Amino acid sequence: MAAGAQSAVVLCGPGNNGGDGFVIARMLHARGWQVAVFFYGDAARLPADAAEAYAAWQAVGPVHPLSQPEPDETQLCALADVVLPGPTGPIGGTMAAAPGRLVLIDALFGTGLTRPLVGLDLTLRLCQEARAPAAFVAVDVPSGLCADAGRVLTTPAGAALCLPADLTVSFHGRKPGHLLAEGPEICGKVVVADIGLPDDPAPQVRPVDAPRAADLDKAALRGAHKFAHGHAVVVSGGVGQGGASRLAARAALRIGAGLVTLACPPAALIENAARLDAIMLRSVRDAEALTQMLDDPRITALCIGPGLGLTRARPLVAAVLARGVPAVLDADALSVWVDEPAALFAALHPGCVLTPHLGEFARLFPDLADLLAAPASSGPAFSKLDAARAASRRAGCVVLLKGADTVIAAPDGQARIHSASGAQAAPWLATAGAGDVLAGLIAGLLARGKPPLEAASMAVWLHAASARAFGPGLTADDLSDALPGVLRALT
Ligand SMILES: NC(=O)C1=CN([C@@H]2O[C@H](COP(=O)(O)OP(=O)(O)OC[C@H]3O[C@@H](n4cnc5c(N)ncnc54)[C@H](OP(=O)(O)O)[C@@H]3O)[C@@H](O)[C@H]2O)[C@@H](O)CC1
Ligand SMILES: Nc1ncnc2c1ncn2[C@@H]1O[C@H](COP(=O)(O)OP(=O)(O)O)[C@@H](O)[C@H]1O
Repeated sequence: MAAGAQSAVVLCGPGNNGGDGFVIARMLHARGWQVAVFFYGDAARLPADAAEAYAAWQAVGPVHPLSQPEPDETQLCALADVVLPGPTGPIGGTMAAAPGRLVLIDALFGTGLTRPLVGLDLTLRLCQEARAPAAFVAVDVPSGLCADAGRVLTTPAGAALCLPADLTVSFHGRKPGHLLAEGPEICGKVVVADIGLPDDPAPQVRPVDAPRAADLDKAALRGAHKFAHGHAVVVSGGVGQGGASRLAARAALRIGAGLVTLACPPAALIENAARLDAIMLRSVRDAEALTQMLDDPRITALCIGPGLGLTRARPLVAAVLARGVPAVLDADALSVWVDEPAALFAALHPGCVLTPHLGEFARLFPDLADLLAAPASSGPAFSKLDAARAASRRAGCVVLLKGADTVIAAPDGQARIHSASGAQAAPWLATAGAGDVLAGLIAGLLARGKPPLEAASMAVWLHAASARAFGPGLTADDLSDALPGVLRALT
């Protein structure tokens, strides 16, 4: 971007984000760029560092005011002179003479955004109509977007102003708002700049990283018996409902569980036997039979929910939870508790992973879903991260809240965010059964002994990577077949 650009308009705000803008203006000027600086704020009230940067810029060039709460017509004309095609005024004249493409730098508001943008409609509209091919660079976070939630703050009338960026340069690390909700789309490409702050060795919230090959390689237990890699049991539904649980079972086996057994009602045995080879089958008539089956100490993880059906779900879920081994609860195993989520929470244990999509989440945590659905009117806004963390505390186990942005939260506050956006986008996952495969992957990793937060995080990454590896035309059946290639490519 910098290679072809030699003129910049820097919009500076009233806080430290604006301070960064003044510094950027000075640095670009020192490199010979033509720079015009516009300031929305009151210089007398700038924080100390920003005031210093403001003064340093003043020694270099003018500051064109954009008064609060609303810039006036003269100020907007000055901005229009610079950013719109065919500039004529005094500022525009200088900028027009500058070669190269215009870069518009948004240093209005960053992490300190406390309320929706008002009075800046015309300013932002002028910028958006800026002379092509202007490039938009946001400092830390595009103005109007909440850095914690990835949501644009809205006024009570529903107005939501924001300046989307082509490039967002953040400091030290990615903020949740770069990864969640509308954040990825509004931020464009996100680059993290090191500003010399010490790394937190164990941050509570971080993006999901690619798993390490060594953590998944079966060679770590070279020569070991299949039982050393764990035995996962997937509890299935009745006749004609087994597809979802078969998807989960195949995924559990592919991710390396040593054995996988599908437990289904007697009537569904033939259907499942016709479709499964490497996966074992067990006829389980009811909860009592399931309890007996689960008595086997070699069973190391359970998965219940995909294709389960609601009619027999409660006693079967209760039997699974009573066994006390790590368990994934998905789909019907969650929805069946809509009238009585507290009964589920009382039975859950720390080895569980709940994998709701937003609809299932709303059945178990209606108050949190309402908060998430309410307009984001002040910063920091309630986020998917807040929702998953609160849910996890309430449930006493890991909660994985699905979507293109997925949050995995543990009761101790640890959380991981996976954003399937940009180069990590996996839109083909929006296909029936993809969630069942995810549940199976988690169960397989739990069976192999991974702790719940780690199993869920690894599974989410591998799930999206498998979707990308297969690409267009993906159906849920393809995910497990794409997984070996993904595993081979891990480093
Ligand atoms: N370690 C660090 O912290 C580092 C921080 N760094 C940088 O600092 C940035 C954070 O700075 P910050 O805290 O000063 O907040 P910032 O986003 O500039 O705005 C606050 C001002 O805006 C105002 N205001 C808010 N909303 C408004 C609205 N809708 N309309 C109008 N006004 C509104 C708000 O007013 P108030 O709510 O107080 O009335 C206050 O005056 C961060 O994003 C990064 O760029 C880096 O340099 C690296 C190290
Ligand atoms: N647009 C998308 N981009 C990335 N991942 C997605 C997208 N849409 C859905 N997913 C993922 O696909 C899975 C869908 O799961 P779910 O909603 O339970 O579907 P199903 O019940 O059909 O299996 C989840 O893991 C979700 O995070």
